[in-house]
Formats: sequence, C-alpha cells, structure tokens
Amino acid sequence: MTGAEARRPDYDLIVLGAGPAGENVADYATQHGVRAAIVESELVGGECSYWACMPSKALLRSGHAIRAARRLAGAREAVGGAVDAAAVLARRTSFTSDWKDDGQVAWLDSAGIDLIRGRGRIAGTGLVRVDDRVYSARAVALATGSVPILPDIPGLAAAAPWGTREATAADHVPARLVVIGGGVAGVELAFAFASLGSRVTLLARTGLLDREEPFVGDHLAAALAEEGVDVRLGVTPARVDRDTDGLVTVVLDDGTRLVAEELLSATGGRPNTDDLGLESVGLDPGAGLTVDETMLVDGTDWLYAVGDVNGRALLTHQGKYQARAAGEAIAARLQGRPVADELWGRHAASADQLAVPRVVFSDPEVASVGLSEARARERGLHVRAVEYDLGQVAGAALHADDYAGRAKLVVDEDRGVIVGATFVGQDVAELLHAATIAIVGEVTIERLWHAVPAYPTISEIWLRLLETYGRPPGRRPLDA
Ligand SMILES: Cc1cc2nc3c(=O)[nH]c(=O)nc-3n(C[C@H](O)[C@H](O)[C@H](O)COP(=O)(O)OP(=O)(O)OC[C@H]3O[C@@H](n4cnc5c(N)ncnc54)[C@H](O)[C@@H]3O)c2cc1C
Ligand SMILES: NC(=O)c1ccc[n+]([C@@H]2O[C@H](COP(=O)([O-])OP(=O)(O)OC[C@H]3O[C@@H](n4cnc5c(N)ncnc54)[C@H](O)[C@@H]3O)[C@@H](O)[C@H]2O)c1
Repeated sequence: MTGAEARRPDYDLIVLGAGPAGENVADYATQHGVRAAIVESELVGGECSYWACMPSKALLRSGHAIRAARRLAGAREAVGGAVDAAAVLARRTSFTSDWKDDGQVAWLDSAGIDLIRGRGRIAGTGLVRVDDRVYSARAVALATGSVPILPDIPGLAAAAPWGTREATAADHVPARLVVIGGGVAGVELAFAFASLGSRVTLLARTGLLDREEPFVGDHLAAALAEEGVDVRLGVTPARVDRDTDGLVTVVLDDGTRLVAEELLSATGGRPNTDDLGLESVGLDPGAGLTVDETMLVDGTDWLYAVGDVNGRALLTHQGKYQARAAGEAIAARLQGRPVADELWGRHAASADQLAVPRVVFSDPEVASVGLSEARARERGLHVRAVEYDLGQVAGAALHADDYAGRAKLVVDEDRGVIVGATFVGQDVAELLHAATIAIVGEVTIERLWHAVPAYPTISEIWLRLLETYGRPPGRRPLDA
C-alpha cells in the first residue's frame, strides 16, 4: 500500500443524523459519485417520519374529513357519530411504519449510502467518533435536528408532561388535555386531540401563531372554540403538579386551576448541538452554528450544518431544500468544480431568506410564504398589502357552506412583485405553491394579471386580490 492510499479517508462525506435533511445531503452528494456514510442514533427517517409531520397529520386528517362533510348540505346528513379514535390511532401508526425504519434503511442501501448505527460526535477536523471507532472523511455534515424546549415552569418537569413525541405517538386519547404553547404544534395537536374526543384547554402566553398575519390567530381561535377547545390567550402557567392518581393540576398566573389527565408542552425547539464535540474543532456549542448559503459552517472549509440544526427554518421541506444545495456543493468542492453560491445559484439556499412556505394543518388551514406585512416593514421594504374575504369567492362558497377564510398579499411597491402571501381557510394549503412560485420567480403584478385562475376554483382569490390592489397602468398595447 502506498503512503497516499494509507492516508485515504474512510469516506468523502459523513453525515450525522438520518432525518430528512441528512438523508438528502447524503443522497445529493452520492449522486455525484461522493462516497458517503450516515450516522444515526435512533431511527433512519428522523423526527418528521415518526414523531412529527407524518403522525401529526395522520391524527388530524380524519377529523378534517368529517368536518368537511358536515359543512355541506346533503353530505352532513350522511355523517353521524364521532371520529373513531382507535381507527385514527391505528392509521397514524401505519404512517410511522410502527416506528420501524426498515423501509428507509432499504432506501439508503439502494442509494449506495453506508449506515453507521450509533451516536456520532466530532473528534477533530474530518473525524467522527461513533462508540469506540473513529471514522475519517473529507467533509462532515451535521443534520442532528432540533430538541424541544421545556419551559422553566415550577413543577413542570416533575409532572412528566407529554412533549410532541408523546402526543404524536399516543396510544390513547386522554379525557382532558391541557396544551401549553400557541405555536404550530400546539394548535395542530389541540385540533387533533379535540377531534379525537379530548376536552382540550390551549394556553398561549400571547396570541396564536403570532408571527403570522394578525387575522390568522383570530380565525384559529374561533375555529378551535367551535371544536370545543377552551382557548386561553395571554396566560402563563405558574405551577404544575401531578398527583398520585396521575391527574395534572395547572395553576395559571391569574390563580385559575385546571385539572387534566395529560399536559402537553409544545413550546418550540432549539438546534440540537448537544454533545456533538464541536469544541474539538474550536466551535462554541452554546453559540449555535452559523452557515453560509451552501450550509458551510463559518470558519471551516469541511463542516456543514443542514436542516433544523442550523436554526434557519425549522421545517422538513426547507431542510431538504438546504440539503439539495449542500449535497451538490459538497460534491462540487470535493471534485474541484465551481460552486454557484450567488443569490438563486444552484448551490445556494436563497429561498430560506425570501420564500419559506409554511402550512399549519389546522381546520381552517393556514398557508403562508415569504414575509408578513409587519416583517416586510421591519426589513425596510416599501410595501402595500391587500386583503380579501375568501368566503366571497365562488369556488370557496361551493367548497363549503358558510366558508370562512381570508387572504392577503404583501407587495413590494418598488419592484412591483409579491414578497408575502397568506391564506386562511378550508383546504387552502394547495393554493400556496402558486404564491411561492410568484415570489421566487419575481413575477410582476402586471404579469400576474395574465395568470388566469379557472372558474369556479378557490384560486380565483388571486383575481380578487389583484382587483383589490388595482391594475398597474402598464404599457399601451401599441407600445408592445
Ligand atoms: C409535532 C411536529 C410536527 C411537525 N410537522 C411538520 C410538518 O407538517 N411539516 C414540516 O415541514 N415540518 C414539520 N415539523 C418540523 C420537522 O419535523 C423538522 O423540521 C424536521 O424533522 C427537521 O429535519 P432534520 O433532518 O433537520 O432533523 P430530524 O428530523 O430531527 O432528524 C435528525 C436525526 O438526527 C439524529 N441524531 C441526532 N443527534 C445525533 C448524533 N449525535 N448522531 C447520530 N444521529 C443523531 C436523530 O436521531 C434524528 O434521526 C414538525 C415538528 C413537530 C415537532
Ligand atoms: N405544520 C408544520 O409545518 C409544523 C407543525 C408542528 C411543528 N412544526 C415545527 O416544529 C417546531 C416546533 O413547533 P412549536 O409549535 O413547538 O414551536 P413554535 O416556535 O411555533 O411555537 C412555540 C410556542 O410556544 C410558546 N412558548 C414558548 N415558551 C413558552 C413558555 N415558557 N410558556 C408558554 N408558552 C411558551 C411561544 O409563544 C409559541 O407560541 C417549529 O419549528 C415548527 O415550525 C411545524
């Protein structure tokens, strides 16, 4: 063996974490001939497949279908009784493959990616320790996700609350459930458990989803109340206790006492940089990881951070998008090819800054992309916003009796393009991609008037919003 061969690293790329982000970094690099291994300490597929996106959506879907039928004269008469909770839990379990990862392991194998089971830790530049073995690689990508934040409420930790894992993997429906957190997870799981038969109380210290347009929280609070959820805004738990019978008591800051069989803490997550050995390469684990547009960690030329762990956008689709950019950038750098990391370049995750699509699978759904009006103004953009009542659109009125919803566009007046869009209403999630394309493509308002929505679809909201905005003067036909 020559000296050069002896020094050949074990892999070109080692990825820590086989969630959606990690799988995609490895896949996109491997497609370019990179030799990759992925280290996973739990299940290949990550949080999304087993304890987040998939099971939570499965818990929600049956209740949505029943409510959709109940909104239609002629259909509502055919729908009697409540959701069959046991059947919903069983359907949820099938979507998690019963918390087994054989299918995803087979996919890794078919993609030519080696799987190393165990907990990975950086052990120096290009080195990863798993148990007592150290592997070497030319590049390493951290894709270790995020971990829930448990608020510092007296008695909470000792009361063993559910986190989102326990809620999405529940094997029973508690008679009463208190949810702490008015964010996406709190709202979705409050809907899910209410439609499964729990008496749910939702506690939010401010409003619901308060980083979105203000009308979003109003619509959700009304719909949750209609579903029987006791929504309490502007409250904070002061103390939590679980008694010997297993009942949980939550005392609010105004002195109110709530008693329930279970308590769910859904108060956000933080990047999972715990015990990753970052200090071994001079990085401060407490400082978080800052990355460039190719997900390369600042101050390094070999370490990448992709998905929730970099804190840019804690969503599966955005982590996978970053992973496509990073996987191809890693391959290009290792193979000495140019890297296109300019705005909207092949190897840059530019949409993270400008067009992150977000869907809350509540009922009504909330679908938004880009900037809210408030965020756009904070960024110093000169914007004008228009809103419209979705219930006034013919397609929506046909879709559900008494359809309730609202939509909003935020327009950058200097460039004449949309920078944000929000839709609230039944089945609006599928409207969102049109808005994402308009923002990413920087389609001008003038040109959007030529994108004709079919009649009578809910997409006619686009025409109504454009009419509310007003048609720009444009060019006279003979100038064309
Ligand atoms: C209740 C809930 C519902 C959600 N619903 C949606 C949704 O509908 N749509 C959406 O887009 N997003 C949703 N999300 C967010 C989504 O789950 C995350 O954004 C996504 O899972 C992040 O992917 P990731 O690959 O970065 O991390 P993860 O999916 O968390 O994967 C990280 C992997 O790394 C492994 N790991 C960690 N440390 C190590 C280590 N040291 N060595 C080896 N392996 C390690 C973990 O075991 C895990 O498998 C939801 C989140 C929650 C909590
Ligand atoms: N459909 C989806 O895409 C989806 C669904 C669920 C979760 N997620 C993602 O999973 C992650 C976790 O979701 P989440 O809803 O937990 O996070 P979040 O950040 O959206 O919401 C956290 C909520 O908890 C509240 N909170 C925080 N600390 C609190 C405290 N001490 N007391 C009371 N309230 C407190 C916040 O005010 C906020 O309303 C997010 O990144 C989210 O984007 C996505």
